Amino acid sequence: MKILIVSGFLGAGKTTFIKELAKRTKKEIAIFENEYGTSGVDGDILKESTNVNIWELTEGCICCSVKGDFAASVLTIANTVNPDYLVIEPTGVAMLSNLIANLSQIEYEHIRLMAPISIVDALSIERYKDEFPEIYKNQIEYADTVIFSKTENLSSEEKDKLKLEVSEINPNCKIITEHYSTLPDSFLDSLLLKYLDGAIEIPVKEDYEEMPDSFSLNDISIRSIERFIIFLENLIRGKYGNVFRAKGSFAIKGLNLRFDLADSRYQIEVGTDEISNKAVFIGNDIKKQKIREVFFENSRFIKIGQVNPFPPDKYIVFW
Ligand SMILES: Nc1nc2c(ncn2[C@@H]2O[C@H](COP(=O)(O)OP(=O)(O)OP(=O)(O)O)[C@@H](O)[C@H]2O)c(=O)[nH]1
Repeated sequence: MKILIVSGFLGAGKTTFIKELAKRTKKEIAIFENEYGTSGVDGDILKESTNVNIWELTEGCICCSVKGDFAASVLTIANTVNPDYLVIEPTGVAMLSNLIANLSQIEYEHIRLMAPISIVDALSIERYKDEFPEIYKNQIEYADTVIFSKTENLSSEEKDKLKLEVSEINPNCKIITEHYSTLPDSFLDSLLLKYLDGAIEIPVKEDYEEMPDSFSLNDISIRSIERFIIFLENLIRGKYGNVFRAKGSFAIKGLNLRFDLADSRYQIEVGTDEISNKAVFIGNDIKKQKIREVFFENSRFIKIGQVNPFPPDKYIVFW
């Protein structure tokens, strides 16, 4: 079994890239997904859009606290399902060097590490470089290929600037600024062919910069889409703390919605796929109670039907 790590900061586009890889490569792959926060939103998305086996680990980060469990899980996958490739998506705050060092311990002739990839968000590079400099640097320093996401509308000057930023940290890595969706399948296949250079010494880092907080909610509901959009706009503006990553899904008025916010951009998708009502928020100083109030306000109200002294669309507080 060959292992390909696809690292990258929170919301950089790892899942989106892996989806594309799974769709376009002819190789047999399986996916190991480690989510920051306990919601498992990405696993649901991958399960719907790919046909591959997916394992999820939502407790802790595979590069630090759950190291032993993680290596054991990978060994179990190798000894049971044994796909040709296991693509590992670590959390966005994982130290790539630690993960490589961890996996190197279980490498033997049947388990081989491929040269790791890092996805870097071209539109949020300045913010993350500023707020999480160590993680940002580590994910570039130990990558063999750095693929910039969200470059669709960038000029060639902007792309050259991105290349320069990365090559200053890692002069030896391959840097891709053309959007991968425009590159041929042979490019994606080439990522599955290169082995990690075993001669490189990978130091293990024991102390980390402060990790962001994560906050998950289940069984959420919201009154209207308009209200939800206002919530997302306020989230970006900092009304609920410094939340730079949020994602989730919920049903409203017969529609199944999925939302995804990274830095100051968000998207809402309406679909027919079955979804679970859950959300995760990642950031610092998250105003959890205020967010809870947005998603659970309906549970504080009951519709009182025929004896309602209010107009039919009004609700009354239950307690
Ligand atoms: N325009 C554009 N949007 C992208 C691209 N890649 C990802 N996105 C969007 O960015 C958001 C985050 O993408 P994900 O693939 O979930 O990012 P991730 O790195 O897996 O996120 P975490 O696992 O939460 O750290 C989603 O709204 C994606 O649709 C890209 O290349 N271009």
